[in-house]
Amino acid sequence: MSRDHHYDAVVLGGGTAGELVASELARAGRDVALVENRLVGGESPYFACVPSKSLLLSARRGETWELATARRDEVTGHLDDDRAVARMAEAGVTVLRGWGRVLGPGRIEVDGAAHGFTDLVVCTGSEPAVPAVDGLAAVPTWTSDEALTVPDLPRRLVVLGGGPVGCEMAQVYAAFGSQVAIVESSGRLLTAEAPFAGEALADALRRMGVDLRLGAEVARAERKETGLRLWLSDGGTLDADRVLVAAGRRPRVDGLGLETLGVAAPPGRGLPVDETCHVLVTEGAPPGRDDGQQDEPAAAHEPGRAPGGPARPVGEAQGGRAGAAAGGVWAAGDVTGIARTTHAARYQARVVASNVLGRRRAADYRAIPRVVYTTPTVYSVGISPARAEELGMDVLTAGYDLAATARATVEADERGRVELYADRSRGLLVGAAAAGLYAEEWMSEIALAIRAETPLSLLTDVVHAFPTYGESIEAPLRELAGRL
Ligand SMILES: Cc1cc2nc3c(=O)[nH]c(=O)nc-3n(C[C@H](O)[C@H](O)[C@H](O)COP(=O)(O)OP(=O)(O)OC[C@H]3O[C@@H](n4cnc5c(N)ncnc54)[C@H](O)[C@@H]3O)c2cc1C
Ligand SMILES: NC(=O)c1ccc[n+]([C@@H]2O[C@H](COP(=O)([O-])OP(=O)(O)OC[C@H]3O[C@@H](n4cnc5c(N)ncnc54)[C@H](O)[C@@H]3O)[C@@H](O)[C@H]2O)c1
Repeated sequence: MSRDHHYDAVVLGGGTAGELVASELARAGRDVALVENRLVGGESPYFACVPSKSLLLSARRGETWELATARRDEVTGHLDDDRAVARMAEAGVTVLRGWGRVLGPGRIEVDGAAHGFTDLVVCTGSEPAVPAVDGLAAVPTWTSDEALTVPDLPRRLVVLGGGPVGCEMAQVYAAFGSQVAIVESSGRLLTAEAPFAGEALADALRRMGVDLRLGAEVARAERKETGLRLWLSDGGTLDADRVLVAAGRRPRVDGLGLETLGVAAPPGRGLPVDETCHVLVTEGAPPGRDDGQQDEPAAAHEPGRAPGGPARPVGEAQGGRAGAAAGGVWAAGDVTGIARTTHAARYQARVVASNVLGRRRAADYRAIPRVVYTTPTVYSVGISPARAEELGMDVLTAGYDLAATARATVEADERGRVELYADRSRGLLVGAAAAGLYAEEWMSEIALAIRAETPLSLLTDVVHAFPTYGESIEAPLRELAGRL
């Protein structure tokens, strides 16, 4: 494509969100460029969801490491994005390879060439956050990128962080024979979720021989003749061959030139967006959480406001739009710091595409599932008990052990539990969590119930097939209905 071409829309970042926005806009007849610096497709198919789920499945099937990594490399297409690029071409999207940097309203530079745009969609994703630990830079470390692409199986692996990435990776490497330890600074695994879920997973990992150091941080790291040594804040030490840093991710906002559009996103904080995924300029916003997660999506509860201050969509100042003529600046995916999953990125991408095409659509984040694909699977949706407490919401909890289902007997696997949370004042389900086999499949109806605000009286009338784990939600639903 020639230099200085003017596009209807430039999509910055060709991952899950970018690919989808670009193809939806191009299919609607817009002249669209997708700017990608690495692989078209982004993290999910090559470095994140797909390889990690492939390795977890191989581990469950008892395959060898060699077979598991061969399968992993097959499903990630050996990190070749030809098929993704062909999909873009077929949709009519121009792919511009290189780092994109906004030069000012309506102007972007990619690999030394300038281009014009009417709408800009920022889909630059997130990157691993590496904690400042004395000596860490001098010892062999991986992030999930390496852990999911290299052929090595370390003899001793320390995983720094017990969130979704740390727990999935710890289970993979422990299953294939590495001696694994997790160091997690909070007192439990999966701190964002209901305590029983993290405890169920901790129990499963301990049974596999994983050494859990909860409530401890790594204070110092040092390279040794063979491997490395970590000193922990609780006085303990760990010897290992490799450290896998899984201590969170931060939205990728640096070096994008967004300040030229008046967008100030402090490092580590997601781009604030309204409910239409229009990027907001926030006047006097306070520093955000440094883990990149928005405390509360601006869009979910307070349309038109970014957390911490009055806000307006970029470009609405002085009667004009900074994106150029009649365009705007939008964002979708991890860069917003909201929900941070592939399915949420896809959802926001559709919301953006619809709004750019002039069909107003507002995002609703109340029922985006969060799944950790370990054994047991941990599924959460809506509000967690801790979040309810933060919001001052009076929630009723009802739970059920999966062991009481006939399916558990049939599967000879009695581990797991489900909990449902209802807002007492509104008499509605607002959240749920489950730890158990296939929970990612049989809990989907709860996401629908929360999103559709289905009355409990109707939910208690739904019949589940026998023998399924899905039957486990019937008793807690009846209990909640009886207590409300
Ligand atoms: C180990 C791991 C496992 C995960 N597993 C799951 C899972 O099972 N299910 C799930 O739903 N989610 C999972 N996630 C989260 C999921 O991967 C992300 O939420 C998703 O990839 C976000 O998509 P995105 O489009 O926002 O960003 P990305 O996919 O990261 O795409 C952003 C793209 O932008 C490009 N880019 C950035 N800046 C520029 C620039 N200036 N110029 C050009 N290109 C640029 C990058 O190269 C990248 O390709 C996992 C994450 C990790 C780390
Ligand atoms: N299956 C999925 O959907 C899936 C899987 C993996 C990741 N993801 C996405 O990727 C995002 C990132 O996941 P993550 O697990 O890297 O991040 P996270 O923020 O969810 O968890 C990081 C953990 O590391 C701990 N930690 C931070 N600094 C530490 C330190 N110095 N010492 C010890 N512990 C420390 C934190 O307390 C936290 O528990 C998630 O929010 C999720 O959205 C999704």
